[in-house]
Amino acid sequence: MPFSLCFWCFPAAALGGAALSILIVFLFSVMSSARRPSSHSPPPPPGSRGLPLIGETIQFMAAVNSSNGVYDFVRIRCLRYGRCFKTRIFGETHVFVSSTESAKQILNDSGVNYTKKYIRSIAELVGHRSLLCASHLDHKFLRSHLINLFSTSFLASFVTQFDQQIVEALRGWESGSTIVLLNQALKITCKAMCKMLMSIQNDDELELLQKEVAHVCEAMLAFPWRFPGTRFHNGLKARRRIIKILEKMIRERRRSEAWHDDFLQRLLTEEGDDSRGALLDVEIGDNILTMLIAGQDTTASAITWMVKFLDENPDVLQNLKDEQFEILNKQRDRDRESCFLTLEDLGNMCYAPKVVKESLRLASVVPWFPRLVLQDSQIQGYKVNEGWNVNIDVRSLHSHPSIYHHPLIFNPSRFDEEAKPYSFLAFGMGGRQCLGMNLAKAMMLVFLHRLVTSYRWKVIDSDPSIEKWALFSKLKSGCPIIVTRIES
Ligand code: HEM
Repeated sequence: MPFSLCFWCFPAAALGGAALSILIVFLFSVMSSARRPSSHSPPPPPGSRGLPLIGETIQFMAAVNSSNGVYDFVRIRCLRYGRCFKTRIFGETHVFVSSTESAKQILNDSGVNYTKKYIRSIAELVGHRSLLCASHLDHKFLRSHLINLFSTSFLASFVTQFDQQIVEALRGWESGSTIVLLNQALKITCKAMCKMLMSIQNDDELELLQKEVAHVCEAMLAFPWRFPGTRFHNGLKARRRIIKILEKMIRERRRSEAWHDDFLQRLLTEEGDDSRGALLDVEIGDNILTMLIAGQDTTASAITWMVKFLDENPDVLQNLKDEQFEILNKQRDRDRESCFLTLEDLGNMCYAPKVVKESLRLASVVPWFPRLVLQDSQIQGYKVNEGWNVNIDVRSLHSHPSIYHHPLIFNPSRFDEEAKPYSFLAFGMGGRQCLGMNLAKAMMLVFLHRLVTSYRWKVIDSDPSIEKWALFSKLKSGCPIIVTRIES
């Protein structure tokens, strides 16, 4: 009997066991599928879509208006939900992502799944024919014309001209005086950009344009309210005034025979080698304004951050000085007639470009890049829907310990080794990469060279608060420094 029991019981027990196993597996799969959608349908990213209609717009605007800067809105949610989350701002769903894989996926896309898209206020301020807001096809056309302007021969002549401007500007700094670095850097970059773009050199005209561009930049994150007195309304008015100045210049240039060595002249006289020919006047206007906005504030802010980081890291500063004095001496030995830097001199710098790169990484002046999702797709294992906005959170990428060892430490030597693909994105990557990247790097190097070989300095206000309403992260204090001239 024990045998027969066993004999009969074994298959019965086996059957019972199998049934039980199937039941457990079934229940487990039902339970886990309730928790996790099947592989065919990835879940949406975590995050809060906030209140009906307004979403999290109030929290976003609070960050825009806080001394932690607008990026704080993203930083807090990144800590709460991880490296891919969603939110709702200005009536639209925004997803923020920060991995090298997702950056590659989005930045490599040729306009099939994603296209660039700024919030409406920005699009109106830079103009609909701007490279920043044009549709994929229009962008290709505009970029193909504008990219020609940034040739190596242009860069070579720009470097020497810019060096002359810096030497002149720094000569005006009295030893022992206090300099608000951001203000000075803005003046310098505005002058360089205005000369390069349209040969404006008159101080009054430069001051006026700098103010107008500042109004436009301040309006970029504002509510798109058009009531007189609002930030957005003031920004739009400033845009109109700049465009009027440009239209007048274009009319005069078309009437005159005189040749000016600048971008405006080259855009007005080019033939165009495609079916659409040369740029229309309205396209020239919107894109000169775009380059003014894209180049001035960004480069000035990056220079300011770089000087602050150097002040906080005396060892790095010493290494840099050693290299730069060597370059200065070589350059003096070489040529006693023209003592201005050349593109070749910049090419001979080894440590300074790493200082520039590390400053751009740590400051992440452009903290995220916006794109529009053109068709449902999957990013970082989450589903993103057509019509959503997806933002590459570059600041988070630049400060992730899995990508950068001790990411909060300012260490230019980390770039002795090649950075991992898509891990350094200060200027973006792919078809939308910054057009002025080499120009900006050259301006930072020239400024750095002249500053460290002409002055010692001390930052006298280390308040890290960020300027409110600033699209590009910049120090509220403007980074005041006391300078002492180095006697050569
Ligand atoms: C340190 C200074 C600068 C930084 C950090 C910077 C960064 C960037 C970034 C991140 C983008 C967008 C990438 C994207 O959305 O994928 C961009 C685009 C652009 N930048 Fe810069 N930029 C700087 C200086 C300049 C300068 C000096 C110019 C001069 C003309 C310039 C002109 C442009 C233009 C025209 C675009 C639009 C490119 C396109 O959409 O095809 N930038 N920049």
